[in-house]
Amino acid sequence: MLGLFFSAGMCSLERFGSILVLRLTGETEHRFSPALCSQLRQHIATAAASDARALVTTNDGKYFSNGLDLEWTKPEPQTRVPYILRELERLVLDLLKLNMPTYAAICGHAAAGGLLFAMAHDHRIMRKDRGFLYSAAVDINFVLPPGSSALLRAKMAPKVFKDMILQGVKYTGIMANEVGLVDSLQEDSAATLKEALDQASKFVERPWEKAAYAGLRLSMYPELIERLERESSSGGFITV
Ligand SMILES: CCCCCCCCCCCCC/C=C/C(=O)SCCNC(=O)CCNC(=O)[C@H](O)C(C)(C)COP(=O)(O)OP(=O)(O)OC[C@H]1O[C@@H](n2cnc3c(N)ncnc32)[C@H](O)[C@@H]1OP(=O)(O)O
Repeated sequence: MLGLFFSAGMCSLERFGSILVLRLTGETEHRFSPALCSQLRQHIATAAASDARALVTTNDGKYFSNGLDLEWTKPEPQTRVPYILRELERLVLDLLKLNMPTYAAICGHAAAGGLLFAMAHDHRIMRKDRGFLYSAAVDINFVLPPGSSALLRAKMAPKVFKDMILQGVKYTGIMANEVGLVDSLQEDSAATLKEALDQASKFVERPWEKAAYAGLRLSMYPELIERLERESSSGGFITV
């Protein structure tokens, strides 16, 4: 069944059978602004309330997401940076709590907050020829919000985490696959999305229950969830 649930300008949610495709739309950097975070959270809430059984997140253009919309923070960085960080961590928490498997079909750069968003998915499929997984932290003199740091630490080997954050290594798809940051590589964007859909369509046929799947994921990262819950309900983490 093909059905376009929502298209709110910056992202869309479309259904293919039991699978929902959340798409970061347009040839932009898909920077996390309050509006984009809000739309993505609405789509994830729609997914959670639906009878769908998998979510695939992908992107148009050459950026999965290039991170926070720092332009938006410029007028009042002291208040806006913590605010948008908290919105991003709330979005990430929604993903971690979602009652279905999540697949990131990474068809471009996933930098800083975009890296966090990609790593918050259960599975990652990436193009081999375009796009970096890159934290940008050391290059933009930002410290890691504790919740974000905890998520990255939970999702990658210690040496990769160190190289990613302190060396600012830009992991191509091939490099990312070698160190386990992604689960598989594909030739181009179409093949990347197709592989994610193929993996999801196989898994949705198994008899797992949605609430149990969500509980299983939460049981994998109890400390992370607790920290993100605490941080995203606070006034936001001051980084500047
Ligand atoms: C509190 C903040 C913490 C910040 C640190 C975050 C750490 C992460 C976890 C925490 C997250 C929460 C907090 C989030 C904060 C933020 O998000 S703040 C915002 C930060 N964002 C950024 O600083 C943006 C970073 N992005 C970039 O520096 C660049 O966009 C890029 C990713 C390096 C891509 O470069 P760009 O010029 O934009 O794009 P391209 O032209 O496509 O690529 C450049 C060249 O690279 C070649 N290339 C592309 N892909 C590949 C590949 N796979 N293999 C080989 N080569 C590739 C491409 O062809 C280009 O080459 P040339 O044409 O020869 O230049």
